[in-house]
Amino acid sequence: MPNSKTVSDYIRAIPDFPHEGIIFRDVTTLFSDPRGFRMAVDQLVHPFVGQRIDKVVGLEARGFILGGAVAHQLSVGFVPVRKQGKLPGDVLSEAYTLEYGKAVVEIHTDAIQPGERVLVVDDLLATGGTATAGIKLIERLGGEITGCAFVVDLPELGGRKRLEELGMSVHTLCEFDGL
Ligand SMILES: O=P(O)(O)OC[C@H]1O[C@H](OP(=O)(O)OP(=O)(O)O)[C@H](O)[C@@H]1O
Ligand SMILES: Nc1ncnc2[nH]cnc12
Repeated sequence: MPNSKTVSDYIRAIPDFPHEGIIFRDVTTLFSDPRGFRMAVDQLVHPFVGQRIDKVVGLEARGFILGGAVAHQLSVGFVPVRKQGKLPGDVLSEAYTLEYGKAVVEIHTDAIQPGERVLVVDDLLATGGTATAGIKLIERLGGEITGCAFVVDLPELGGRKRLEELGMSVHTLCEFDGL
């Protein structure tokens, strides 16, 4: 039977998580559906096929699930950007704020070589704080960012504009209005 559903149809909204007033866009329902998950990964990869990409960087934690699948599809390596204290080797760190909190992310210093072309992948773009921190880490290692790919954009929070002002090419699959 043909599948008329789009990626956004697989994503559920959970009000007041993790704080009152936040509508949490839950992608676990997308990941758990074989057609939904394949559709999302195929659409994330599509604009980058034929471009030079040496590494995919996934942002913890949901970016690991998508980024791993995207890296596999592009036949390139995967690099995690992790929350502070999780990576065992030498790291660079960046502090940032996101829609509902503050955190520090890290990358292994030997994960990306100068001049390597990198695709950044995460599930969702809200304020762009997390992605900006990841981009800074990659650029501090001398990586060059080919693009940033997300399943969900929350345009009212301004993340796309923020990344585009940094010169990034931003690819998203669906948008939700309302914070
Ligand atoms: O654009 P921003 O305002 O930075 O928000 C987006 C980030 O927030 C979520 O991650 P979260 O920090 O909740 O981490 P998790 O994936 O480990 O749950 C989401 O997966 C993005 O990484
Ligand atoms: N509204 C939201 N839903 C899911 N993840 C998020 N990360 C930041 N804002 C979010």
